[in-house]
Amino acid sequence: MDPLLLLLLLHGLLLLPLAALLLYRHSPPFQFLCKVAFFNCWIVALATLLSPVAALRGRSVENMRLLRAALLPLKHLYGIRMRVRDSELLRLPGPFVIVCNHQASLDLMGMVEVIPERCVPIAKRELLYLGTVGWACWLSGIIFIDRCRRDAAIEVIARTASAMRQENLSVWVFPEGTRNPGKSMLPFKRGAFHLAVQAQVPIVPIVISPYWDFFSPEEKRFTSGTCTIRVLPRVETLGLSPKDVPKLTESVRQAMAEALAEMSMSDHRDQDMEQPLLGPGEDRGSPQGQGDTARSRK
Ligand SMILES: CCCCCCCC/C=C\CCCCCCCC(=O)SCCNC(=O)CCNC(=O)[C@H](O)C(C)(C)COP(=O)(O)OP(=O)(O)OC[C@H]1O[C@@H](n2cnc3c(N)ncnc32)[C@H](O)[C@@H]1OP(=O)(O)O
Ligand SMILES: CCCCCCCCCCCCCC(=O)OC[C@@H](O)COP(=O)(O)O
Repeated sequence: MDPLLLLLLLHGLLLLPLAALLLYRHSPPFQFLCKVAFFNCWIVALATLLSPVAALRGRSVENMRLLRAALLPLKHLYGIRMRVRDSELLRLPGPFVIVCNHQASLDLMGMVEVIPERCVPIAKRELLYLGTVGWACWLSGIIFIDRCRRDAAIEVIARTASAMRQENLSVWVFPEGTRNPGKSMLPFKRGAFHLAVQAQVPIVPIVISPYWDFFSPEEKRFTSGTCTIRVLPRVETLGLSPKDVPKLTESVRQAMAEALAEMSMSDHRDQDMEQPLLGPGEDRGSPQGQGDTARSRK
């Protein structure tokens, strides 16, 4: 090959990372893409690294600790400050069902921030087929349901209800049943509430504040920011029967919707925001507000 051409090619190769770096710093959509890709790569990498360790123990809720440890560093990498309100409401003597709003995959960061000991999420069956990620989830005792087959899902819930009492197991459910980036919550599926009534355990609602300040897939924006997680008072189900489930579902949803609306109003941006390790965050000096949350300071 012509040495001159080779030299040019080498220069080109050296310039490529530089160009990517420049693009990352100056193009929010490119930054969004990189950050989302990194999020998924992190999960695949950690699942691949830790699954063999988890496999030594076999399928067990104890592996949820590994899963937590794997996901906890993400908030530092992304410069997302987590504020947890009323976490003491999660300290209950027995098992319970947590219901939480579901905006995006980012919820995993909030989930590992507050998820108590001996608690497993319910997840869609599709996650099982994500290679080592599915394997890691299975090893951690995550409960899978097939959302397209209601009878099978109801059967899994019934088995989970007895396991909850026998094994002192709590369960985390996203009752919207799917990710919802919208400003209000979707109608709730009833599985979580049937589960709590069947097991006769309390329901603890958790609300994660909207991500608009720092994360918007539509606008391809992903900066640093603050996320608030609020634990609401538990709702008892002792003595309730299946016929009470619709009312129970509605009242819990109402309480969560009110908390969400309240949290959407308050300003989540803080002066002492954490600096992301993954490069530039948001322009803190910028006067024009991003997202459409009210900027009233408390
Ligand atoms: C080891 C180291 C590793 C390191 C690496 C880290 C890797 C980590 C990676 C990843 C971590 C994991 C992350 C997990 C997060 C995943 C999140 C998700 O996947 S969210 C999607 C799944 N969640 C749900 O779908 C909610 C639960 N679903 C339900 O509750 C539904 O109710 C369901 C599926 C059971 C049925 O859905 P329907 O669409 O038919 O809707 P309906 O309105 O609820 O029910 C219809 C009728 O059935 C009755 N029904 C529902 N459930 C019942 C039940 N259990 N018993 C009796 N009747 C029931 C209801 O009462 C209703 O009947 P009437 O209208 O009242 O007459
Ligand atoms: C073989 C490699 C594949 C790469 C996979 C990347 C791993 C990412 C795993 C992230 C788990 C996120 C959990 C989550 O948030 O699931 C979404 C469901 O709750 C709702 O699903 P949907 O909105 O109804 O599609």
